[in-house]
Amino acid sequence: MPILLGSIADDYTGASDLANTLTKNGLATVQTIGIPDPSLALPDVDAVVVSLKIRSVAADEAVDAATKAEEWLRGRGAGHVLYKICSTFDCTDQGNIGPVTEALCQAAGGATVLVTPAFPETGRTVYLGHLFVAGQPLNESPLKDHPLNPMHDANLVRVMARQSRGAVGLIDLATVTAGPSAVKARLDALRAAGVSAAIADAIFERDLETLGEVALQTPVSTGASGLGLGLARALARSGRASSAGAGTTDAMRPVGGLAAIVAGSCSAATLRQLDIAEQSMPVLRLDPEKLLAGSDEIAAAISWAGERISTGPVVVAASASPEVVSRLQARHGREASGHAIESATATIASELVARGVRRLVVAGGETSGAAVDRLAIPAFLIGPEIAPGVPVLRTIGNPQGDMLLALKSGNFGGDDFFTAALAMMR
Ligand SMILES: Nc1ncnc2c1ncn2[C@@H]1O[C@H](COP(=O)(O)OP(=O)(O)O)[C@@H](O)[C@H]1O
Ligand SMILES: O=C(O)[C@@H](O)C(=O)COP(=O)(O)O
Repeated sequence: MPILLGSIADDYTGASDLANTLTKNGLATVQTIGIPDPSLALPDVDAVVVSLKIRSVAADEAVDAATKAEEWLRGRGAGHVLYKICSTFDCTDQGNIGPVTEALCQAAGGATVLVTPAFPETGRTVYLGHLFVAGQPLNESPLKDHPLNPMHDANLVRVMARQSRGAVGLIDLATVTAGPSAVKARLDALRAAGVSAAIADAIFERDLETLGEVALQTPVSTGASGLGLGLARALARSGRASSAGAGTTDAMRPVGGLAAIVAGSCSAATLRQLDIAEQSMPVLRLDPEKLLAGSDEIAAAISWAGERISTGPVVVAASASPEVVSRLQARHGREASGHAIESATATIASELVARGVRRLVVAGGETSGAAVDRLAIPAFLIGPEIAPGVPVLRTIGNPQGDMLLALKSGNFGGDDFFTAALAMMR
């Protein structure tokens, strides 16, 4: 069956967030890790989300991987491809939102690309091109302290222009409120003026429904789960979607086995969730300096977890406050610290799976990418939602056998997320 909607996600937590939104809004969806091997049996679905780990790599590498994924999705019938970015517009002045958006647009024959990270359900809104995170301008939100891509400018037209070759325009709220024809007319006018991408305002889900309807008439769009909601609802309204939530029942079958949580996110929400988890389960706080010094800290963590895991879930966390992260980065460099810690948490996750863990929660986008790659999991069915943006995932074609995972975006989830997740993963 040809797919209706294709998506390329720039990280794995973002991919599961989008797959959750598409499923909830009427599209049977599967999440793949990279372009799947032809031998992998995937269910018949309306939408495929190809997860890539390209948010923090060099722009040319990101463009190359995204272009190949676009080709693969078009080959499976996708009429529209959504480039799934973070709802907090995580990027640097070098990219990768601008370069990838422009490359995908070119591959699809042009047209001005509609871009919006709005995701009202998690408090991300865009007004006059400025992104607000739970009511705070992006540059005043906790994203100003992100370990890999600190965000210092809430004006997305400016942010996107710094990393794009073409001009960047705005579709303001007045136009969005006027409905799909007004948005389409504005997009056409921007295209005639040679503008390659347009940041669209959106505050409420109804704005995203308008934007989704217009985006669907174009080959490519760029956005977060909010735009996914708009696209999915437009497809469902058109009567083309097969059925809501296919895969969810299968995804809920219990897997048993041991349970663990591995955290590498330093986001404010994850730091709070770790404090709360400490009240109900053993939590090991890794020493980042020791992690960078060699493998002893990893071995000690595996042995600590091994002694406790048969009696209940354990948490292993590299996560630290912005001050601790800054000190480490000042000594070892931003990228080197991030990558070394991702590699360490991935090793810990895979060693825990080797010791019988079949229910695994990973906190952090890059952290999840490194762990899922290390486990060589090829794809996921989408299960029930634990918190907005975070579903239970069930592995497809996993070399370790069936597992349930939750890949939690650093900033998502309530304070009791970890216990809530494990309660749903049986
Ligand atoms: N104590 C620490 N010091 C510095 N960097 C850290 C520390 N703990 C984790 N990191 C790194 O911070 C980054 C967090 O990014 P990510 O996993 O995407 O989380 P989020 O979802 O919150 O963005 C990763 O590269 C991770 O390895
Ligand atoms: O759109 C979002 O906010 C998330 O889906 C997302 O992309 C999360 O990225 P991380 O915070 O790096 O996990």
